[in-house]
Amino acid sequence: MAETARNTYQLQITTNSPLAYSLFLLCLRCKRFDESERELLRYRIAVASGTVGVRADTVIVPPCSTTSIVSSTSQFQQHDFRNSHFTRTWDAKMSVNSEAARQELINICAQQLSSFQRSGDAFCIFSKVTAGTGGVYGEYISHIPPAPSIATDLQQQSPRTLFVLDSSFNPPTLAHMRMAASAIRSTKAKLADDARLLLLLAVNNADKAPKPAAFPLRMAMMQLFAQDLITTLTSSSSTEDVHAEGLTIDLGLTTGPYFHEKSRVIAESGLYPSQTEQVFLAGYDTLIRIFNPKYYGAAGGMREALEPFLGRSRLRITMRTDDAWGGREDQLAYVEGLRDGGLEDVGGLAAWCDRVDLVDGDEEAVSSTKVREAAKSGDGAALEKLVSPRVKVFVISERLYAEEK
Ligand SMILES: Nc1ncnc2c1ncn2[C@@H]1O[C@H](COP(=O)(O)OP(=O)(O)OP(=O)(O)O)[C@@H](O)[C@H]1O
Ligand SMILES: NC(=O)c1ccc[n+]([C@@H]2O[C@H](COP(=O)(O)O)[C@@H](O)[C@H]2O)c1
Repeated sequence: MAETARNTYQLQITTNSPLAYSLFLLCLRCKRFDESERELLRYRIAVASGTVGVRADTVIVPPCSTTSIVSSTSQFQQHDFRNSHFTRTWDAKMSVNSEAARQELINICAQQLSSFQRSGDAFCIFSKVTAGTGGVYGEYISHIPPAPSIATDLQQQSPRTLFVLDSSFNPPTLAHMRMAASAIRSTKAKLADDARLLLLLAVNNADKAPKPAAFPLRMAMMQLFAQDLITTLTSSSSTEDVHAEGLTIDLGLTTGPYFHEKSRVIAESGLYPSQTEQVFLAGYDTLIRIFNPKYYGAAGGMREALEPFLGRSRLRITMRTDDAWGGREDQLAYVEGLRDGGLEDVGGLAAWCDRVDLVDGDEEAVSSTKVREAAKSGDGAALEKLVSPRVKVFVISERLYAEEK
């Protein structure tokens, strides 16, 4: 092991991953850490090719917490990530068609979820997917403690605009994809530097009890959805897509069911620059709920919650013009009504409407509910029109929603 900087250690091993993990953790165990060290200790392990999707692993160990990290086992599966930042790089060769690769993805997501839930934190990023010249590549990340040095690591491509697609991802649909793609295409920014997409899964929902699929399966589908989205954005020869190269998609978890909470914990995480403008991508049905005082407790609660939220965030609202929410004109009229006193009537400010951009959606109704119904009845042709290719393979292969009541 060679010390390459005061607090950075590089351990290079050329072997397949199980042995590499063991040796790596053994080295961590043997090392005594100086509790006065202010900086994080960074270990990097490189493993030889031959294991699906694995190229390199990095563990960043905060001082004073290493005993719990290396306490019990050298097995990757039982490793306690609570105080560590773990990234695992994968590449597009990881095929959703391989049962072993899917299982590995689900296992990693389950570990990441349990690490997040034990942490008591309100927000984390568990994975990053990037559009590169050679295709899609990305990293799995364990729960990330809110340490400044790590925040700096993740800020290398500081976004001016952070699009946030908050969803139950149960499962992610083509409607979600079109909302995200349309938002990304709407920016003329050089995306690698100026814009970022965050796919955010709330482990608590304002209205719904947790239902199938389990959260690790949804996290796995977020990963596949992100790859499909990048494929969509980069495969077209249209000039509007040229900036997608370099786009990073962060995958996150949050405990907060409400948008004002999600926005605050993202801002307070330190993972994005303070001047980053958040743009939440949501549907018309969700806009109605954001401006419903029933979610905000006592009188004045809505204003207290939404004023700081809409101060830092915009809402890009996609109209949902299938039968449940009325037609396009009705939806435009609802927003006009909010501006003309409707919001003040419920304790809000008419000016909040300036933070809302209403955009057209698809005429055809696409929803996660429809996907679950199609999956349950084994209707592959319907699935094709509702979800992206990798998500479709995952839903069918893992028999998701097949038993749903
Ligand atoms: N077809 C659509 N058009 C416009 N917005 C949509 C559409 N589908 C989903 N959304 C929006 O995307 C966000 C996340 O959606 P969500 O995960 O609740 O999907 P859903 O299809 O509405 O789910 P479910 O069918 O399980 O209720 C919400 O703000 C929702 O309004
Ligand atoms: N007032 C609010 O902030 C508010 C109200 C209803 C739902 N939500 C959230 O909107 C997101 C989408 O909700 P559904 O999955 O129920 O469509 C969820 O994260 C949910 O918790 C927020």
